[in-house]
Amino acid sequence: MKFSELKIDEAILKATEKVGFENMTPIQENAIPLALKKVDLIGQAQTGTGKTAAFGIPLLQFADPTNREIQGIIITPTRELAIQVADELNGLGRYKGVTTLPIYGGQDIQKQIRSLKKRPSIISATPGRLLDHIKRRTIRLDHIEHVVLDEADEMLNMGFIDDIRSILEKTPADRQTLLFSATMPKAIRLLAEQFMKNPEKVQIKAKTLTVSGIDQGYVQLKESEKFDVLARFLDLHTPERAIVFGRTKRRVDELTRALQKRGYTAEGIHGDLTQSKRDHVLKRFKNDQVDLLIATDVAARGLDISNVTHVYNFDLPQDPESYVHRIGRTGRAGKQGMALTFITPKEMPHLGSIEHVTKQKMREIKAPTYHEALIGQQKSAVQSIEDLLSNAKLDSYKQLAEDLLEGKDAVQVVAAALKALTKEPDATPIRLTNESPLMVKRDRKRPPRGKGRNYGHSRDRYQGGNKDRYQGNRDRNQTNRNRKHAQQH
Ligand SMILES: Nc1ncnc2c1ncn2[C@@H]1O[C@H](COP(=O)(O)OP(=O)(O)OP(=O)(O)O)[C@@H](O)[C@H]1O
Ligand SMILES: [Mg+2]
Repeated sequence: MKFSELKIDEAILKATEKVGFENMTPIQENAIPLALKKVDLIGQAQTGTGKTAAFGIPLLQFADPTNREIQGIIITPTRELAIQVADELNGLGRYKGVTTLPIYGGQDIQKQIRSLKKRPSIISATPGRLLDHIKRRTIRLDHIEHVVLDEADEMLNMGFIDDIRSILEKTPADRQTLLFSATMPKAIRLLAEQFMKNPEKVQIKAKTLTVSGIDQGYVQLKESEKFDVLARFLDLHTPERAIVFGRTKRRVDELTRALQKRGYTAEGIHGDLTQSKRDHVLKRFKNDQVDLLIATDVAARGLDISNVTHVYNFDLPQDPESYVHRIGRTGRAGKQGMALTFITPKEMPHLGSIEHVTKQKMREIKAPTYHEALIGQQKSAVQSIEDLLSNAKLDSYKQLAEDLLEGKDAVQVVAAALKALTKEPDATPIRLTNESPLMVKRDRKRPPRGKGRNYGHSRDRYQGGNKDRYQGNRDRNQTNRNRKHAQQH
């Protein structure tokens, strides 16, 4: 079905064309017509399949730019996602004149207050900062008609529930509530229904929870081997753009420094960095100034960065849902991608749990040898020459080439050039602080051989040192916050 078959304003349709959308994705096809009827809705579809536009287009259709009130809010678990969603809605709303303002922690609140005076129709916000504005009365939710919880399971899962409830209490009871995520565990769905009215469920049926375009593998290895193995994979794969997920902020910092020491262009992102640093790092990654983004789960959900070719789980994610979202940063909008997960022997039971939830087997991959890594780099050097041969103006180099070849064997000269271009695997010694293995929860019934979910839904059930996973996603100067969360700051 095409967007043109929807009953939406011409101005929105024109914008979909402008951004290059023609056919709707299945979640859009199923969710948009329903959402346009102003019913409550729970939408679930695989990562990278266009859920943002699935809730964004109805919100834009309902929005009246001449109305001076905020009419729709979208709540997201991270600041980067709030910004991204606002960007996408501003793109789709441009001809209709509907503006969406991102509201998130770590940005100057006065600046946000000034932007709010320009009367946006929609805001996309992180819960903490939104509550701040509500308390300051710089945002009033009395006229809200539509609320979206993007990555709903995540926000309800991780202790945002009280915040979400306080926010929803400030909105009119007859509002429309939309919930979206690629994962929607049943317990969360039941919880969510508490603040929804007979929600319709739009679940895009797929054989697997992860998209088929992602080639999924795992490597069994010791904790102490992880870094060298990662480096070899990076040399072998020469990813155009990759995200490496680590369990903790310390891990991300150490890994980033270690990769830089070995000559990779890597930058880290996590919740302890200032927002301007986070923005800067993400911008450099998107602009191709950095090949490798090293991240905590702050970057696991929702981020849509084109052409991320590889995702490496340097540390096992906390739960199968987190796995689904992390690897979903690649293979988006029908593209191909590769996801590789490192698992230490003690963590092996988690493999079955992940496969059980994703309904997808992962293939075992052996760590590359030095020689294989070297071949990867040599191929990359050959490729860069091939690219130059077909694209570049080489006139100013031709005389040099002739001089160089004078009296020499051409193959010998090209071999030397290739050697100079090849980044031979570097063995600079690196020591990382060990992370303890992700523990298997023992007090729940588990099917034999780990073929079942070992994970609970709440963070405090896990062990393995990920307490800081969500710090910094939320806004710090809040009082009376969720108790569980506050203890971890
Ligand atoms: N109908 C469409 N045609 C072509 N591209 C689309 C269409 N809808 C969305 N896209 C593009 O697909 C990409 C993924 O979309 P989006 O970020 O909304 O995915 P998502 O389902 O929200 O994923 P996640 O679960 O990771 O949040 C974006 O780059 C978006 O612009
Ligand atoms: Mg999304």
